[in-house]
Amino acid sequence: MVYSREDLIEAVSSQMPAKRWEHTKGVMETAVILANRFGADPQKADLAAILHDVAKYWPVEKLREVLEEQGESSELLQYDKQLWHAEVGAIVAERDYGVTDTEVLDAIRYHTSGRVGMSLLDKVVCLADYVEPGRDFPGVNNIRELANHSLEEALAAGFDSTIGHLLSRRQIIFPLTVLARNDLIKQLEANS
Ligand SMILES: Nc1ncnc2c1ncn2[C@@H]1O[C@H](COP(=O)(O)OP(=O)(O)O)[C@@H](O)[C@H]1O
Repeated sequence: MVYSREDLIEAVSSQMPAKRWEHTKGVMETAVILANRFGADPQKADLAAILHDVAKYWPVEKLREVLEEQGESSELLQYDKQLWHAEVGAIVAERDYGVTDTEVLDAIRYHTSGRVGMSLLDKVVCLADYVEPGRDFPGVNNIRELANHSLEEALAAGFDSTIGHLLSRRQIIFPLTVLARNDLIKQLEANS
């Protein structure tokens, strides 16, 4: 079955509580604004945003099953379960909803952790997840401010905030986020 945008919205929203769907709508709206601002494809940003949290409320065992079905066992399984929905979201977007665009699938896959060499679309979706209007965490307004002029400055500040939060709670950090953050800083230094 080929899903229209409306069908997709129906299928995704029915898998999460109303509050999380409100968050997703905020990410959709913000991702399109950021895509237009920074030169990414707004249709791809919209599609990735619709699907980014599709697996967020799946039972942990179902998430584990999907990750274990992957050829080599996913490194993610050794890290916090909160991270699993992003990778599973990309797998499900392709498998169940027929998304074939690897740029869109990667933007879903890396929307929580980031990665080294983030594409423009990865950055837009990840930043939209940080700053959509429903988000309220210490420092979010500073990130919104930075997002007015620099995608990389804003996203680096977003990752700093996540890493700082995890450090303050003595939680284990999935290292890809640290590498993603360092990579953004390098990009900023190279362009300064
Ligand atoms: N590198 C990381 N290591 C460990 N936990 C992380 C990492 N990055 C994000 N998280 C945690 O994952 C959770 C989900 O992140 P968030 O971006 O809010 O997800 P969502 O995709 O649902 O919007 C948060 O509790 C965050 O602290």
